[in-house]
Amino acid sequence: MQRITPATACGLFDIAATRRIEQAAAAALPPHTLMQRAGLAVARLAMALAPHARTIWIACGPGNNGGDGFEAAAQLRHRGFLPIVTFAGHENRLPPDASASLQRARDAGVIFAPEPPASCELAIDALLGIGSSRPPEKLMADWLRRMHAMAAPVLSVDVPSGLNADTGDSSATPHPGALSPRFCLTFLTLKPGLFTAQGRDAAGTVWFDDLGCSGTGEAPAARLAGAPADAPRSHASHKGSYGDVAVIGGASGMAGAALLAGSAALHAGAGRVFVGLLDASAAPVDLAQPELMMRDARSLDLSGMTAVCGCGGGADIRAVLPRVLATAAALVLDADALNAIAVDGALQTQLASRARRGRPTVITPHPLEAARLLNCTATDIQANRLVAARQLASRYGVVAVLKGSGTVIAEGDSTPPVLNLTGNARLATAGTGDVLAGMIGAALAAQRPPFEAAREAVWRHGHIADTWPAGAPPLTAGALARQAHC
Ligand SMILES: NC(=O)C1=CN([C@@H]2O[C@H](COP(=O)(O)OP(=O)(O)OC[C@H]3O[C@@H](n4cnc5c(N)ncnc54)[C@H](OP(=O)(O)O)[C@@H]3O)[C@@H](O)[C@H]2O)[C@@H](O)CC1
Ligand SMILES: Nc1ncnc2c1ncn2[C@@H]1O[C@H](COP(=O)(O)OP(=O)(O)O)[C@@H](O)[C@H]1O
Ligand SMILES: [K+]
Repeated sequence: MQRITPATACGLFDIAATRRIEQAAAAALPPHTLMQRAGLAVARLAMALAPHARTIWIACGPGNNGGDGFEAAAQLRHRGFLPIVTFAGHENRLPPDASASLQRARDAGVIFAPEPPASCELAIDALLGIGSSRPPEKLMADWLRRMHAMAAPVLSVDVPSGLNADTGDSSATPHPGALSPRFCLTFLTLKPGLFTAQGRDAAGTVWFDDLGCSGTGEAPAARLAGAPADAPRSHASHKGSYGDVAVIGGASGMAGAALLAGSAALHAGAGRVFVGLLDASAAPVDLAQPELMMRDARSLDLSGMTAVCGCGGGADIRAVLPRVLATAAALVLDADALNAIAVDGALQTQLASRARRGRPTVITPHPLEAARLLNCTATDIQANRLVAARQLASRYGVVAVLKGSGTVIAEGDSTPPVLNLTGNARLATAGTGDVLAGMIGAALAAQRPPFEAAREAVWRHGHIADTWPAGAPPLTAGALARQAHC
């Protein structure tokens, strides 16, 4: 059993692949082995989470996920615990493995109750796993509501009930804000839905058990990003070794966004950072950061530079985009640059042609910006973030960074997208996206390949928020930018 952390780098498999892996594993083992292993793993984690529990409530559903719950109940009872099982299903319609585990729970003397206990020290959600086919309703929905209203920790078996294991969408099954700690023990494969959209809130801390079935010929649907390696600087390097970043943005009243991106690029290690402001009346120097070289956006020669374009750009960014798209050696497109491209076919053609000319481009939309680029709604984007990121990447010939909880980084169709596990809601404050754009710009300027530049910067950006001291003042975008070297 392994706890998944932001440093974990491994493959994620969708439901279809998981089913194939399960079938192959089951065929190679004596009947019922996998469920016995799954139930034992749940019991072990339950005992570790609540070693002194007097009452453990196990809510079991109508399929094999419920079977895992029965099996866990039997194992807990054998170890002196008093699990109380509630069953939302029909005994005569249970699949064979689950039916066998129901019998084992009965034989072990497990208590079956018609109603959940009024309180417990641990609740185990074994209602629905990868076979969830529609939103839970009636009894199941009521039990889930009660479970999530309790102060006790919740341990989800395989997948939080009602969460789509492929996409992380659980819009029809609210998993209300984390009142109590959440855990999820998932089997055979790690599923992408546990780590993006509503998945991170619903699952909480994820544990993985391969049930002794390691190794698979299946192709992953995505991968966890894992921590980037340190990149020590050689003694013989100089500022030219780390490249030039030019931030283009900061229309009237929005210079701050461009300055934040510039500050982030600077602190992330760019050799030189220019800030080309669209607001011609802006101050000629940023006294708080005199390292930033202020220029007029229209005068910068971008042919040897990495441009970070769009931060605070407003409608004015449209006028400079044709030249930026045509000349920037490498490019990060954010915010208003993306909004301008979304409604302009000529700019879209220019963007797509950059890939043909071997000029790397990274785009960093949040879900609404992504929706504009794909001509759909933000709800559509959130319903399948992996697919959306892939579509953005292939349609525009770019590396796409789809921001939000469980940021997705995608490029083309040949590489599985990467899901990033650093970051938290401390980043939900204005300007943090500008900082990310600047950090990616610095990595591109240092000649990192674009997919790696994006993956590493996204990881570090989130890591700063994760390691922000609990008692410290709230994280601001300015403070985030100053930590961009971490
Ligand atoms: N077999 C093995 O060896 C192993 C299996 N393992 C475990 O099995 C799990 C997969 O089991 P599973 O395929 O039986 O699916 P599961 O998630 O239990 O749900 C299917 C049942 O729920 C029903 N149903 C669906 N939605 C519903 C709703 N909203 N409200 C009400 N009912 C709903 C659905 O009914 P139907 O849609 O057919 O009408 C069907 O009856 C997997 O996640 C893992 O925990 C592991 O132990 C590894 C070894
Ligand atoms: N709840 C959250 N969990 C993880 N990351 C978040 C969360 N909220 C925001 N972020 C991150 O913060 C950044 C916000 O970017 P963006 O929405 O463009 O903001 P802004 O335009 O204000 O700079 C993104 O990198 C996003 O992934
Ligand atoms: K479950």
